[in-house]
Amino acid sequence: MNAIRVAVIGAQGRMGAQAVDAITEAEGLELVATLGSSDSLESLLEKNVDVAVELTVPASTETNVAFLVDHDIDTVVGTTGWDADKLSGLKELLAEHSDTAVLIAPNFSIGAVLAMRFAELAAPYFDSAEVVEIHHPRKLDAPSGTANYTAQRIAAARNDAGLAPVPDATEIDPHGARGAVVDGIHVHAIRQQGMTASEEIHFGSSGEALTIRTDSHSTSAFMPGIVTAVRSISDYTGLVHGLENMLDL
Ligand SMILES: NC(=O)C1=CN([C@@H]2O[C@H](COP(=O)(O)OP(=O)(O)OC[C@H]3O[C@@H](n4cnc5c(N)ncnc54)[C@H](OP(=O)(O)O)[C@@H]3O)[C@@H](O)[C@H]2O)C=CC1
Ligand SMILES: O=C(O)C1=N[C@H](C(=O)O)C[C@H](O)C1
Repeated sequence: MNAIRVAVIGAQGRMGAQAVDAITEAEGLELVATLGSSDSLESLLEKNVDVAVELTVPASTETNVAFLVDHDIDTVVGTTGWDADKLSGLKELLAEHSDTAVLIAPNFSIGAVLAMRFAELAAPYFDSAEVVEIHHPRKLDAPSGTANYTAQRIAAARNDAGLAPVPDATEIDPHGARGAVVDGIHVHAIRQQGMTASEEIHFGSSGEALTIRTDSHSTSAFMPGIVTAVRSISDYTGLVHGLENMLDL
């Protein structure tokens, strides 16, 4: 069988550089292009790329992915910033490219993917739910893509179960101490030197609490998920939101 020809966009970044190594080492994958912010995407077109891995910055990812879809290149995206409007625009674009797939993966770590699934399962059983994320201080966006997605999934599970809004008597909060609110779920972001990525999901009901925590100590945590996605994406078409959809979770 022919190797899958892979390009990495954002190849000099923290994630991109590690993805270059992971793809180079992975059986059945061939790294055929590495692009940084000063390289033209057009240079990919002569490389016969099967799958692009997009690991750049929130300000660039939508334009990069649109170019890749326009050229029918399956794409695995780890970059954050994919809000509802951007996802819906991407879905529309993909509808015009029926053989092409894009995975938008808020998190590639198996621990984080499982933590989000566990949170979704727990959500209907608790009155209170809040998300706390901790990341390195170089991170451009807050709250993290993972925290956003976790809150959205908790909110959807609560909504399906017919739960009332989370109880909260706060009337006075001049400094925003209650954090961001994503679909009714409070989300708190900490930036901490020495940290890679961590998330805690706090649930509570009368007399009991459940805390789910996932830690990524190094960017190596994200590499098996990227390799799995690159190997699997040709089995899909359209928008795949979340690595869990490629893991049967
Ligand atoms: N889904 C997941 O599991 C994970 C997602 N992430 C997300 O991935 C993204 C990247 O993270 P990280 O590697 O830490 O960030 P870095 O800042 O280390 O790297 C980003 C890289 O993208 C490059 N870049 C910027 N714009 C372009 C462009 N238009 N074309 C090509 N390259 C470009 C930058 O180059 P230059 O410096 O020259 O501007 C830089 O090398 C973030 O959004 C982060 O949140 C991170 C970890 C895990
Ligand atoms: O910027 C990071 O580092 C990370 N970004 C992603 C996010 O915003 O959720 C995934 C992971 O948390 C690391």
